Amino acid sequence: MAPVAIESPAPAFTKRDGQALEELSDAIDEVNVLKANMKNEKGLYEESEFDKSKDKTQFRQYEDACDRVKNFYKEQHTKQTVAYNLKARHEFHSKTRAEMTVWQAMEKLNTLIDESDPDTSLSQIEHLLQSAEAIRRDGKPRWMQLTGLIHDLGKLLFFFGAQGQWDVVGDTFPVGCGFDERIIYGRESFSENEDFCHEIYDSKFGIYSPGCGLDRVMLSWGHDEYLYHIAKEQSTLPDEALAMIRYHSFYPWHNAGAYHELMDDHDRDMLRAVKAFNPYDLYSKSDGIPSLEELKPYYLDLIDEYFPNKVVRW
Ligand SMILES: O[C@H]1[C@H](O)[C@@H](O)[C@H](O)[C@@H](O)[C@H]1O
Ligand SMILES: [Fe+2]
Ligand SMILES: [Fe+2]
Repeated sequence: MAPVAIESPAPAFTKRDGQALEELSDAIDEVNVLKANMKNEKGLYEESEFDKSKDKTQFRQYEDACDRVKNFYKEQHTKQTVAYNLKARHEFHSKTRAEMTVWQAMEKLNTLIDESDPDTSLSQIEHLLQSAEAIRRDGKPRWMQLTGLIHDLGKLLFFFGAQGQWDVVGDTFPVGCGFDERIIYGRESFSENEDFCHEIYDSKFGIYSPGCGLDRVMLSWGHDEYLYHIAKEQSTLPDEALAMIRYHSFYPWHNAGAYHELMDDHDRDMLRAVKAFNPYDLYSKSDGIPSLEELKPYYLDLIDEYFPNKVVRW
């Protein structure tokens, strides 16, 4: 008998195949998201122009700083207590201090000369433009350029009933847990703070717990924390930008490695962003002075992009 060719039937498409296909398409989606993120990250985390061009030993030389800076830190380290910080936050949330556009805020800030800063005697508007322009020159994302432009606008607090500059400018540090040696001028500088050697407030974790996340930690009150709340509520800036604003003065953490045991996973991501931002804040201080009138149209557009309500409640 001639053999009969048996045609094998087309394999049936089983439920398991369907699942596998779905998994594959999810995996492709994930790869695409990762690819897109990598594109952004490259912009954000790529080294800055200053990595090659600046002599970094010229900046933040606090031991050689003038008395103005030394006196500033003695006062700040004496007066930033847990009690003061609770009061400052309460006051902040209790009212709106002014209503104006971001550009008007920059102009208002212009008369302030920062007593804590050993590296610049320029006005704040010049410092803001220098930072933003350096970020722009390096081809970083537009939201980061805007972050450079506004990051110190919280210094407006000075005009809204601040007690001096000690509760507005300068590096920040946590209150409610031990003062770390890596804060400028070390622990000794806090000897007259009422929380110094306090049984709880000056112990390793104080009122916090390991890994609790920086969002739960009270950083000394000043321009970072103030602007963070305003930008969070009134702008569409991404988390990385908000972290750059909130932690840019927290040098003991982003620069010296202190307080890392308080971080959670989100903070670890944000630390990268804050570190990427820092060179533009610090090393642009010795750049040339940008022309306000020339740059104004570019930055007005940028502000509109991320602050949908032109008038900001300060
Ligand atoms: O003196 C400066 C200045 O007040 C900055 O605005 C602040 O971000 C720095 O941390 C500080 O060192
Ligand atoms: Fe600042
Ligand atoms: Fe700054």
